[in-house]
Amino acid sequence: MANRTKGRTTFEVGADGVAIITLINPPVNSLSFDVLASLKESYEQALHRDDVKAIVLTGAKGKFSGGFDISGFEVLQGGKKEQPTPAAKPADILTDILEAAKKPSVAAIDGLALGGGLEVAMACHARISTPYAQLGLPELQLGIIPGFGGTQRLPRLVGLAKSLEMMLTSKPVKGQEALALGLLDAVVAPDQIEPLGEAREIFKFARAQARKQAPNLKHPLVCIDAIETGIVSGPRAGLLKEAEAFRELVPSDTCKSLIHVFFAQRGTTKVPGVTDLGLAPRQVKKVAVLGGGLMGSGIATALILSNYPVILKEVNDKFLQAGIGRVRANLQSRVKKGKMSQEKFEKTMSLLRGVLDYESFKDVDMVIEAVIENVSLKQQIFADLEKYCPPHCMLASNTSTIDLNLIGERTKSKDRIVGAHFFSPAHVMPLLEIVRTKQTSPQVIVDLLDVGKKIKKTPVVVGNCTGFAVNRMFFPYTQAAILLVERGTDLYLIDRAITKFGMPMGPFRLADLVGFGVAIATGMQFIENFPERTYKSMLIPIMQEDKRAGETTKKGFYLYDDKRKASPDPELKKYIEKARSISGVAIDPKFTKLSEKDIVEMIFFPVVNEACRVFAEGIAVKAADLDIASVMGMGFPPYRGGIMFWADSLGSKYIYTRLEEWTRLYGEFFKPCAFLAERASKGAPLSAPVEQAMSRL
Ligand SMILES: C[C@H](O)CC(=O)SCCNC(=O)CCNC(=O)[C@H](O)C(C)(C)COP(=O)(O)OP(=O)(O)OC[C@H]1O[C@@H](n2cnc3c(N)ncnc32)[C@H](O)[C@@H]1OP(=O)(O)O
Repeated sequence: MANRTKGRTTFEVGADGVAIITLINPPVNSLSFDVLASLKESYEQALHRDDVKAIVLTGAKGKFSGGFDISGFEVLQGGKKEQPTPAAKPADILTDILEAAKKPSVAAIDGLALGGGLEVAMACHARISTPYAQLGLPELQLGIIPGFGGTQRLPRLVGLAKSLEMMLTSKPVKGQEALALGLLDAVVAPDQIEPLGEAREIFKFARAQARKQAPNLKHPLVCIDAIETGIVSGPRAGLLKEAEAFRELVPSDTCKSLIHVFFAQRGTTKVPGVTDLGLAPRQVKKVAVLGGGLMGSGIATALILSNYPVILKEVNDKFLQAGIGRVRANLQSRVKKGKMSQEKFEKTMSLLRGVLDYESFKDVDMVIEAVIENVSLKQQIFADLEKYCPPHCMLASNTSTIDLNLIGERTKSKDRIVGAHFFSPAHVMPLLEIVRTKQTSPQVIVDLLDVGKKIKKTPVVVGNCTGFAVNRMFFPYTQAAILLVERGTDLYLIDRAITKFGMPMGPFRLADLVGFGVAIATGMQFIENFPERTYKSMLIPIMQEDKRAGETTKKGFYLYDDKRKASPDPELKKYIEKARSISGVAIDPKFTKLSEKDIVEMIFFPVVNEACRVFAEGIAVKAADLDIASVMGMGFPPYRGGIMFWADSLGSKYIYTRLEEWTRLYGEFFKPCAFLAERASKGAPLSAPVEQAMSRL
């Protein structure tokens, strides 16, 4: 809310009669209500003054504008629907003052023109931009549609198909491409848009795509409707339709959730007691990665993609060549998809150097260890690292389960030992769990946060425990699904219900993808550490014994063809029956008739319960970090705001009551934790801050 009364424009007139209006609202010159009001005033002044012949609109400090001030949405969301909201006015300012101006105006764009920023530029009579400026309408990512005329002006500038693509994917274009598209040229007359018959086909296709890609979301379809109205009934009707739809979407749950995710994502890099100490990140010039397996090669790929020179160390030449081969394959897949030129490929690969010893570790600034999960091996490695690396070097481990204190036991460098937990495939998955122990120095965390940002990951800082945040939340997810199956729920129905809820895949399809070997190994860690709340089933081990270990063996919970297409397997029944008899449970008719809502709740409430424990223990600093961890690490639908935000939308009391009931009926696996019980008894949200005293960090 701090930005609400912030920002302004400046107005200067040169001797040449050109008025320069500059948008100022750091850091991205977002369009707060104040900026918009000031823009109106400056424009009116320019139109009024005889000495002004033309207007140039630009943004301060090399950025045109990042769009409407997102923190201002809260005002609109709180406002009553019948009242004219301030958002209706800016759209009118753009149409009635900027676009209708009798004096020529040019938007001079540098850096970025996104959302409302680009919409303001499109209301000017012409646009010029630097080649690398980013121009786009990413509003759909926030659960809304462009609301300042974007649905009307963009199709007229770049054509229907491209404008639909830009809006529906939220992807910006760079200056060069924008020029080729006509976005940076004079406005194309409406009659140059596709003929109506052709347009209808394009709309039909766009609607089908939107329904397929985001079946739970309404606003992409609403966006297409607004564009269509403008094409069919003219720009005025289109603008009215857009304004009406925009007003309706702003207070929606989807918009609230996505705005929460926007700020939560930026909030992960604000860690009390760490990032508020005024520490500047030290420069990391060279990184070493230990282990060229799946994780190590993925991490090395992510690093060289962001221009970090990397030394990849393996134990013998065969493994080293295999590791380098994996990195090469990761990059080659980009070349094949047309996302990387051959020249860039060669240049990127040249940043990687394979080694078999620690000789070249004397000038590395950071090491990431990614060898197999073996405690004594890791202890030896960290003892060696202490010997060979310079004293300032960060020593990170990619372990997903082992206690970092144990890993560093044989060193005197505990203050620079940190966890850098990537998710597979490491060069693709957006999350990075930064794991700190009580000894990890704030400087090391600040450094790793900076590297994380540079390699385009969203870092979440968590405390040291088995499974950290993401794997702890995943643990009850799979277990609950197995519990349901043993009691009679159809396995494929579970995957369907969970996918419909918005997860990229259901728990069984995911187990197949990850592989049963990994599932069993992590499962063992949890049984050891949290026996009281583990649902012990033999289903996965029995299947693995029978050489069904997931997608790599072409058989798991599904059967896979050569194109990786999954199909149900009737044979599964026999494994389920066997597991059921080992667990000593019988089919419960209630479980064969569970509604999709019940399935979702029985699987996700245990996840919420575990998230509450992670939060209460201080493993996560804020509930919003768990929202981001669930969205980026588990694939939880962002339009539901993340696990804790979603839980709060249902209410702590409701979740507690259901978990209590299931505990009575089906056992300790569902038992609500003390934190959840306390919040429920007070009717308090789960995401409210935990008392400092309770935090372990
Ligand atoms: C009516 C209209 O159609 C509706 C709209 O315009 S909706 C808004 C559309 N615009 C957007 O969605 C753009 C959102 N912003 C972004 O994608 C990115 O911030 C960016 C590409 C502009 C810059 O990225 P980057 O340089 O990595 O910086 P980033 O950390 O994301 O942002 C810097 C700061 O600006 C803030 N910020 C960015 N865009 C903002 C916006 N539109 N409103 C308010 N704050 C914004 C961020 O919250 C962050 O604040 P913090 O430093 O306090 O955490």
